[in-house]
Amino acid sequence: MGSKNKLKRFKENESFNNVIQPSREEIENGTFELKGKWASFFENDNPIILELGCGKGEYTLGLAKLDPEKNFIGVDIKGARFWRGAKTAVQEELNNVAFIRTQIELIDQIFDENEISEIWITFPDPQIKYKRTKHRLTNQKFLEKYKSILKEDGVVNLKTDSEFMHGYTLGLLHGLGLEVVYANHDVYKNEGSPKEVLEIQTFYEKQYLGKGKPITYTKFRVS
Ligand SMILES: C[S@@+](CC[C@H](N)C(=O)[O-])C[C@H]1O[C@@H](n2cnc3c(N)ncnc32)[C@H](O)[C@@H]1O
Repeated sequence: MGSKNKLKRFKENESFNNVIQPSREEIENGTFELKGKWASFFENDNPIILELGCGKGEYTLGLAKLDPEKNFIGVDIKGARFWRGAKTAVQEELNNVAFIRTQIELIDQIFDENEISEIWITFPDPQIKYKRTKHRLTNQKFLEKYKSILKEDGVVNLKTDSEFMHGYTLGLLHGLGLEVVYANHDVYKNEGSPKEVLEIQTFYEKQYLGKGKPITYTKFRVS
């Protein structure tokens, strides 16, 4: 995408009331106003579900349509990508959708303890090289961050084409004694995945399916 197009999207994001772009300063000084107060943003007490690394926001939108009684927030550092989801949510008047531009590493500064009911991680970069382990979204440090914002009975959903990421996550959960609620290493071949797994496909998922790659899904707890 050209830089002119990106700038146009950044500008439009600023005009959307479903897009929140906290400054690094606000986060570092602990002055980000919505932490602990997301219910006031949505004007209801409905459960809040996050999609981490949401890209264009297909899961955020798809889940929000399936479940209007819950609120959904897509998190990504790339505003020009989630612009797509934010614009569609505005056009379709989906009031249970928001997008936040931030690094996933900072989510414990953005959401309070027990504020989140569920997390979706959709087609994350598996960060296979050893040196990249710290960026892998299911490493132990990230799992601890998720635990710090999730409700006691909260779950994490991981959907990925990466057999490496699927196996790594299952191995880590086993080692940490954390519960795997459900796991499927080829969701379109082996029956049993819920409809939100089978019916919503992201931009990256469509590319991987086009190459004939199996899609995996894991649902687990972090406490
Ligand atoms: C491979 S893409 C997948 C996008 C989308 N979920 C999909 O399936 O089409 C990974 C996304 O995660 C975002 N991302 C990766 N690491 C991140 C981080 N630490 N903080 C915020 N966003 C991150 C990237 O900007 C990118 O949009």
